[in-house]
Amino acid sequence: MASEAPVVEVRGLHKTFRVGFFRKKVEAVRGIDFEVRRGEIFGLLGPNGAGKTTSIKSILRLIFPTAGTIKLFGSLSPSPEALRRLGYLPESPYVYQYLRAHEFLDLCGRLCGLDARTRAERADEMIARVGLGHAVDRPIGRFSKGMLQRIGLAQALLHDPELLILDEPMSGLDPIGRKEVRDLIVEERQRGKTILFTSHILSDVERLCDRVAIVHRGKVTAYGALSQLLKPEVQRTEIELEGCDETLRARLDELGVKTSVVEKRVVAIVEGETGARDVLEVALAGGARVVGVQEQRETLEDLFVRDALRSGGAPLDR
Ligand SMILES: Nc1ncnc2c1ncn2[C@@H]1O[C@H](COP(=O)(O)OP(=O)(O)OP(=O)(O)O)[C@@H](O)[C@H]1O
Repeated sequence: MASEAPVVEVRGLHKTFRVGFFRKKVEAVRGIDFEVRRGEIFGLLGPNGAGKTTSIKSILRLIFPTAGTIKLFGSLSPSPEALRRLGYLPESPYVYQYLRAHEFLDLCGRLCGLDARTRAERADEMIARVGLGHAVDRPIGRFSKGMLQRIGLAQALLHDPELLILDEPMSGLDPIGRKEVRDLIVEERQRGKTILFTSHILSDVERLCDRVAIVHRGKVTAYGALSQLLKPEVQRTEIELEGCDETLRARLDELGVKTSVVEKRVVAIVEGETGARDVLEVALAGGARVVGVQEQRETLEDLFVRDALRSGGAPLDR
């Protein structure tokens, strides 16, 4: 259960980069606030270029913010020991190409201060956990993108950290790989760990996160539990009909209901929360058979687009 003491606390974060000969300003982050509570899965979401990685790197002290404060484990300047309590998967994991999985994890374990026995045990365990058992004889340089992501995850988990910071952990993975990573994140949470991750694969996030911050153009545009952010009411209902002839379609058309034909079945789409009952009555009276009724509520993707448009601009315009 999440407690009140935040594991990560970001307040008023700004980061401006200077690029090129004329030192042009790039305002990557323009005043971000959020906190990650102990024991939760927190999603930092946003389109490409929104400022997610810049925020993560600031939390990790890999870059210095232009303004703002960041507390990690309650401290503004965490000690190296405190920093060892976190595991980090970078967006593009940096690996030594010529090392094999065990050698690479052994090196990472040494850097974390693990003893030889623990390193060997944990490396075996993590390699099995991320599904790389078949590739232990291969240099990492020959790994596919998905395999690189898996070895990156193994190194993040190696020292059993209490906070996992994962930058696009599903990137480069096929649907099975993405599910495995989702399961792994849930398992870690069940073990009492805290997870902060970034993603723009929203279907993955929807199933995972306790709370989210949606970032757009360097600012948080939505923040909180998904149950609070997403509109609870039904947005539209899809009614699938068999035996719906042209007369009935014309009748539905008169009611302002859009229909389309999918594999000899007619799908009627009713917008809004009311109206589905009327359509069902008309369809049944017209001799059609109702094959399925699906209510659609607002998804994270809808929220994402709604937010992006509200904050001025198409979601992927940077
Ligand atoms: N070192 C840097 N120098 C100059 N500009 C940078 C630097 N790092 C990031 N930026 C710029 O800051 C903005 C935010 O980048 P950032 O990588 O944080 O976005 P992101 O949300 O992680 O995007 P993505 O999902 O594509 O990884 C972008 O416009 C990017 O070009």
